[in-house]
Amino acid sequence: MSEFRLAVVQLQVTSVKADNLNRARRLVKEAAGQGSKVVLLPECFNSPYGTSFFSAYAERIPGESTQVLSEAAKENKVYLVGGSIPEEDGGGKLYNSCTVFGPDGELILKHRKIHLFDIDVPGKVSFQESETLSPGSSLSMFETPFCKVGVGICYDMRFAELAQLYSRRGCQLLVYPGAFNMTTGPAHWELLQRGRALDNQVYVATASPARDETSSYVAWETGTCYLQYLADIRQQIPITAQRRDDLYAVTCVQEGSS
Ligand SMILES: O=C(O)CCC(=O)C(=O)O
Repeated sequence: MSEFRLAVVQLQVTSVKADNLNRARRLVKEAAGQGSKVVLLPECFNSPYGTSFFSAYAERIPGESTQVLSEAAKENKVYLVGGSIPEEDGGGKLYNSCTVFGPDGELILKHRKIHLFDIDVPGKVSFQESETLSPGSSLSMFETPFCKVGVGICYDMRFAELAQLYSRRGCQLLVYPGAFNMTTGPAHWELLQRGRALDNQVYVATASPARDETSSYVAWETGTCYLQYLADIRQQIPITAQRRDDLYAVTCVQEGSS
């Protein structure tokens, strides 16, 4: 199939988990009703984003939230990239984890955020995910009838090497559930996506929670991935074939598992 519709669901996230889950379920249905075959939810779609919330909202996988995702994928026959949730691994560790479900409702993969969001921009934004979360240690890719897809979460997008590895392993779409802030968002949100896409000649899709939590309006978007367009660009500007593998390489030193 040379093209398919992708929905980016920019849903409102509140402190009421049940509402977040119901909203996600409703919007996945709406997106599928409009022809989307792949649906992407934002980072921390079931919980407010913040280190003080993670342990209270954390769940085992499978658990309540991933059950809803599985059902939503199956009911609507879509590939559902379920944003992320705080995951509790049963041994006391917490992760920021994205689960992906197939149209049959089966869990395809779980991606634990590899790069934790620890930054300090004085007077603007300071965040230390590593205060409460542990990092994942796996690359995460899945096949669809349309193309192969690489998965990262938010800060993972800043690491060009990860996107390069995904691209070199055949991914034509990279998805990053995210939740940038009002400092780095305006500066880098779009730029990073375009950078990853341009360097690797792939599509890049991101989903963020809606900004205005009091608004009843929930913004979401769909777009079409034209795979022939990628093939054309790769033929016209053949950087893949021109790469000097004799001089440099991006390699994965540890596959890990998470
Ligand atoms: O990279 C950034 O500026 C934001 C990252 C972020 O918000 C996250 O990883 O959750």
